[in-house]
Amino acid sequence: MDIQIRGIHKGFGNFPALAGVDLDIASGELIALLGPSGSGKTTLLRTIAGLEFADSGRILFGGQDTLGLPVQQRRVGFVFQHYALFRHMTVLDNISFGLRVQKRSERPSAEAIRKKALELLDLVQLGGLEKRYPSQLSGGQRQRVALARALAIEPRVLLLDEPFGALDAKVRKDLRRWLRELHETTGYTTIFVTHDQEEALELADRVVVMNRGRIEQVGTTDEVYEKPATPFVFEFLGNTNVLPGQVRDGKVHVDGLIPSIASARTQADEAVEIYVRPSDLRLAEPGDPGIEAIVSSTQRTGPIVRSEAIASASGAKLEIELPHLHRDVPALLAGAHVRLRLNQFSVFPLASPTESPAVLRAGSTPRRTLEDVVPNAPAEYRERARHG
Ligand SMILES: Nc1ncnc2c1ncn2[C@@H]1O[C@H](COP(=O)(O)OP(=O)(O)OP(=O)(O)O)[C@@H](O)[C@H]1O
Repeated sequence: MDIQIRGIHKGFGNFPALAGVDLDIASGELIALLGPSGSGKTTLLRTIAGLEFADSGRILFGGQDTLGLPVQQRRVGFVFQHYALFRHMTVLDNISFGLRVQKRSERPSAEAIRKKALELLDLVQLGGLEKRYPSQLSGGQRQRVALARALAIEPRVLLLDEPFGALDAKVRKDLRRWLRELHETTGYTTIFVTHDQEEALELADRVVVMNRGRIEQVGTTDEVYEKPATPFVFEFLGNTNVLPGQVRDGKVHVDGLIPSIASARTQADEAVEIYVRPSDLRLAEPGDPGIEAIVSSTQRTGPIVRSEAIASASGAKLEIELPHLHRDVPALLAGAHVRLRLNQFSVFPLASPTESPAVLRAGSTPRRTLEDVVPNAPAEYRERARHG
């Protein structure tokens, strides 16, 4: 199922949570919505699901406008960070819940539901645990049951909101790999929200970087990392050094160094900023141009050596990152004068004053709850959903 998102605006009071979002998602794609807290990721996900109404704009599923399409008919599968399973139900009952509450005319037979739930349990690699209760499972296992439950209704779209956010780093990593494999098996169009760059870059076919209710860049993991469209994307995806520069005669000058021809983004003779990652700074070869700097400190953390240096001309603080066995390491002693070359960098025009976000119509629609997705949920669950 492909999804088209067109000009979505959504405000809460006067606050623009989504300030004009356009996005095309191809059928079968695994898309990550990545951005800092408050950038609008969850609001966008909930709007796609039909749990939130946009103030303006359209969302199409397979070319069909979803406006007026009730949540149940959108056939979206959901997994949330704290999507608690029904405590008093076994794993099998949890997974088959979505099918058991379907309209009588659409509901498969009890035997067919059981068979399907057991198949899904195998798919999420929990075969044999069908009689357990959620309290008898680990956090990672619980999230896999939640995923099986979302898959049971054969969703046209699978939406995951920080599905592994509450789990420890190791489990999280395993589940990531596992989710990628599962996606290749099922081929469902999947959108997941994360604020973890590593998770987004490792899992997704394409990453959507969001900031203040807008999309800053959409691209493959290589595109957003290697060719960040904006300073925000550059900074959000990793550690960043910023050096003042100047474009003169089509060339970038930074701290007396001319690293390359100016990128197409810059115009002649303007002030720019050079963004470079700590891992892209190395010692210049003797005789080659380099930024003069004085090392202020060097520290080893496991396999990585991190140095700080001050650029002599501009006084900019620079972080340098090297594998601890790198040949440059011995020269990076505190107090040493070094010359640095830039392996890779981005040039951005000097930041213009931030545009004030568009004033949006106040969102007067009530925020819908998870109960809208599972209308017959047991009281215990409704209680929990109400209190988050
Ligand atoms: N029901 C609501 N009422 C008022 N403001 C809201 C509501 N829901 C979200 N917001 C605001 O909209 C903005 C976007 O929120 P959203 O949850 O989409 O961000 P997010 O990128 O998912 O953040 P996080 O990573 O912290 O979950 C935030 O500033 C948030 O405070």
